[in-house]
Amino acid sequence: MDGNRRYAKRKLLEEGAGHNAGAMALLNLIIYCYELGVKYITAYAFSIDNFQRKPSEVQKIMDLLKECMIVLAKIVKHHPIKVNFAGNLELLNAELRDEARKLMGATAEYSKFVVTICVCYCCTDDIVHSVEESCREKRYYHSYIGDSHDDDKDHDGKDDERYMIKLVDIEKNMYMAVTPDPDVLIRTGDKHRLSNFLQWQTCHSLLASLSTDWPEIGVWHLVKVVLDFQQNYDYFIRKRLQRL
Ligand SMILES: CC(C)=CCC/C(C)=C/CC/C(C)=C/COP(=O)(O)OP(=O)(O)O
Repeated sequence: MDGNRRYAKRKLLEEGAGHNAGAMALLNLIIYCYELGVKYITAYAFSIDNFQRKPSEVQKIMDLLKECMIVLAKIVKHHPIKVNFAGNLELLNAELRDEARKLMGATAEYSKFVVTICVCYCCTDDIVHSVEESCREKRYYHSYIGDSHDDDKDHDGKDDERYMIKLVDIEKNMYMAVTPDPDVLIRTGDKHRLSNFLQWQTCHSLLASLSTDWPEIGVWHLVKVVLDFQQNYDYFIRKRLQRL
């Protein structure tokens, strides 16, 4: 969601007004996606690197996150929307973390439309977290079966499968396991890089870079990207099926 500050500067507004407009744009886009029948939407709201921004700006984005949670909590009372917050939630303050968990708990049973908001997220951090979790699981498994694990070879001298970390382990333990890999990744603000967002999950996704600043994204930008995706539908579906 790039271009909030540039939008504010262009409109001669203070910086925070750009983030306000960005939050409104996100809520509107969620509604467009719901109406259009998109099943999953994932937004990069706050990266771990964003903690390096000035404290007043970080506070502003955290305040907006809280407001978005309040709005979403009202919306989910009338619409079956599952809301996930993906990332290292331990880095959030306790109040926001509790609110995030409450909203996730309250919507956990829904599946028709899934909104995932990435906060305190970086893909490299997710990979490290997932590998650590996978190692923990394997260690737990080996102590659970009472195996001394003195050597992790089986009787034939091959590596014991039970202790090996596989692709499925890593993918299962990622924060992003809450939602499927995206068909399309949209970046606004005329930037053409991923900036540590979903690089594991986007190897077969359509990457769309829009020159529009995030607060000005509208339903027609979304429709155009969906049409581009549909032109290459066979490729994406073939790749998706190969991964199943
Ligand atoms: C759910 C939630 C917290 C929504 C809040 C609003 C929102 C869209 C926040 C994203 C924050 C962010 C780092 C935007 C990038 O634009 P930028 O600030 O890097 O702008 P620039 O590219 O013009 O510098």
